[in-house]
Amino acid sequence: MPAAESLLHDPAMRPRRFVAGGPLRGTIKVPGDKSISHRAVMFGALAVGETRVTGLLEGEDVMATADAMRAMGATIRRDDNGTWYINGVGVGGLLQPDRALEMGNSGTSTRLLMGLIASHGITATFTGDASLSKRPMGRVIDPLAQMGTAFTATPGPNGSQTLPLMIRGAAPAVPITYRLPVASAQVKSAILLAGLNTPGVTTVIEPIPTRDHSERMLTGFGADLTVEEQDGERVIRIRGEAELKPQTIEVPGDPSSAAFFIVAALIVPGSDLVIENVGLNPTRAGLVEVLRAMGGRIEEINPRIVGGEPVADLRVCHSPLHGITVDPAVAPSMIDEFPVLFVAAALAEGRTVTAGLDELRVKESDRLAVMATALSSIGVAVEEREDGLVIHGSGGARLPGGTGTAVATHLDHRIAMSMAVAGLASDAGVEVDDTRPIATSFPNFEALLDGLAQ
Ligand SMILES: O=C(O)C1=C[C@@H](OP(=O)(O)O)[C@@H](O)[C@H](O)C1
Ligand SMILES: C=C(OP(=O)(O)O)C(=O)O
Repeated sequence: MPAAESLLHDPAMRPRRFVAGGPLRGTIKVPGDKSISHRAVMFGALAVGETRVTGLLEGEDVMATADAMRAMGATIRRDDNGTWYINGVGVGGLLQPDRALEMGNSGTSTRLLMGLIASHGITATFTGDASLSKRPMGRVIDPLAQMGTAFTATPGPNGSQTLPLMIRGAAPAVPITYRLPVASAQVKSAILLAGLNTPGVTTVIEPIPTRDHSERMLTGFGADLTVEEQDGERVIRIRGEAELKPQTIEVPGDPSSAAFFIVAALIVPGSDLVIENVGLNPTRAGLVEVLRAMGGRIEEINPRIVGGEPVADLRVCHSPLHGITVDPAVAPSMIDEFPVLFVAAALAEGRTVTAGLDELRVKESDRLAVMATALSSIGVAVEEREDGLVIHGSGGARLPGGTGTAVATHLDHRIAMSMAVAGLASDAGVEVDDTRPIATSFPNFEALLDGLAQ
């Protein structure tokens, strides 16, 4: 069993102070993409035959997906070289799990698996940690209920529906045409996955494009899926009762994990860092564009295709940054990178203005409120607005840092890593209250950082 799996239920907080050290120099590689890893496990578990995956992210979130797929009949194992072998049950072949599906901290596992189960004649119960149990599930329940699936969810604040929840799949489910009311790859993917085992054609209309890993990978597995541009919207159609063919998948490095080292190298003087094998799918690469617009020197070396996704090595050098107004239209292509962008903005010259970020309030934590509090506590001037933050940067001068209480991370890995990066450019350092959630997406983050500091 990989080390990451054993950390799931450790009750003790693990605080750590991150302090300024030397420049970040050398070459590193970040772990596999979390979104692609979840999908590789799920689709492999639905194919007939053996799928092989290299570069899989062995973080807690992906392990939660793997455990759930095992509970529904798939055989999933890892060899000593880190290759994963997934023997699937076939679309329509998911078994009734005999235990609750424990989703830990992972929104992606929960929402995509709700979609998968929605069109299978089985029932399942989803549970999660304190963070996941607050997150809204109505956005997935609404379309899946239209397909005939039944839900019993726990009522949350303001009429929201939350975990724990029970789902009873429909067999057969009814195909729908659904226009996404919120820009969410998780909602899009949940409906497409339900469509896999639904007779006829299920259609998702996406007014604002979001990450397209499901579309790319389902096509690779042989699903009958089309994407069309119509009046500026993406129309995605999937024909159900598909048969998926097993694949060999190489998972590229996660741009959302690379983001922490990109920003760290930009803000720590003297840094010159190469990050190898970073996924640069245009639906994910917004941060690189925004940081370049702020003056960041980020060079793409050896662009290539890995596992059907564009990838390059990134060379990042310390750069004087200046504040900008970030176009809300780029938000979906960097939705998980805003916490660390706020840290870059804190070191920039002048004001950085962000808007259109309401979705950040329903992630692992309310990332607008939590980052506003965290940055203020280390001496950054921040204004919190309803849908964004305005940050007044230090113009490259080190941040004061935190001398009082530790930054509260609220079980949010991205807050923990963002504030760790802020510590590298601070006088007094930054104390993070709990580093354990980092293992959900980037188990070797601290080891990589410590390795660079030597
Ligand atoms: O589909 C995915 O793999 C993801 C979609 C995004 O969530 P939303 O769909 O809620 O925007 C993102 O924040 C999450 O980390 C991963
Ligand atoms: C929002 C995230 O993940 P999830 O929704 O899968 O919990 C994230 O990784 O930043």
